[in-house]
Amino acid sequence: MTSRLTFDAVSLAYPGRDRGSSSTRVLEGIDLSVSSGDFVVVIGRSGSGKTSLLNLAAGFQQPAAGAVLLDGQPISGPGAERAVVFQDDALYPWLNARDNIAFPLALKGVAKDARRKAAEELLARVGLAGSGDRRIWELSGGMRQRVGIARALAAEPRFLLLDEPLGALDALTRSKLQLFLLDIWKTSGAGALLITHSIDEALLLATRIVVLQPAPGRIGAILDSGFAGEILSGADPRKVRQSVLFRSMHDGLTALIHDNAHEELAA
Ligand SMILES: Nc1ncnc2c1ncn2[C@@H]1O[C@H](COP(=O)(O)OP(=O)(O)OP(=O)(O)O)[C@@H](O)[C@H]1O
Repeated sequence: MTSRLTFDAVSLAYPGRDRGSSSTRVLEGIDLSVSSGDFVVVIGRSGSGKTSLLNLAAGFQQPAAGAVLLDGQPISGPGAERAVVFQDDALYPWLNARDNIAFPLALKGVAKDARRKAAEELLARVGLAGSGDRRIWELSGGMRQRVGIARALAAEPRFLLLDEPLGALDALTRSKLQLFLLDIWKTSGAGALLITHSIDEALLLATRIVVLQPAPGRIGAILDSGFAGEILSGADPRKVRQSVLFRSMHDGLTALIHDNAHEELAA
């Protein structure tokens, strides 16, 4: 079933810190939709409201104006059909890898044997077959993120909400997990909404790139990107990065994100 996550004229404000102080408008006039099979990447400078946007989709926050909808219904809180993965893997240290993955199934009341079987399948799917008994502290950062993504997949979500999931990893692990994320997204059929600071990552993974401009966060540009499709069809990411189109889109995005920063500094 095709599903759609929609931001309809969404604004978000945080209350002022002191009593009586005015609120800070963080997002304004956001119109955006993410459907099953889309990989939407949101990029923008620090403080432009990327995490706030994802938090709205997750149902952690409510808009001050406009609506965030799932298949036409307002989102009133978190839900199993929208799985969230953070930069910090947020795994449960008292459980091993398998039980971390099975945790959402336990919440759903799935029986123990079925949970174990599903978790083993997910471990294999994320390249960690045989590692189910390992404790979280016995896993590398990249392995922990794989466990986090497997846990997110356990509830068969319709949307993957990914807040810089690869941000804390070394460059080589990050490149590997980018390909892994693409593969997971494609085979799951879910829609993905990913936040990143990396223009390179945005170009490699996205079907659509959304550039947020800050203060208040608003959409500065939306670009279609076809490199993820090329990579999924077997193209070598290193070659893709060297293509004229990739480089010119990289330059264009750099200018879009950073040029305004220079103007603000000069003002
Ligand atoms: N709970 C909060 N209360 C008040 N202000 C907040 C809160 N969370 C975020 N903000 C402010 O909202 C703005 C947007 O923050 P947000 O974290 O969404 O941006 P971001 O683009 O994800 O930033 P970064 O790239 O640094 O993670 C910032 O000015 C931030 O200080």
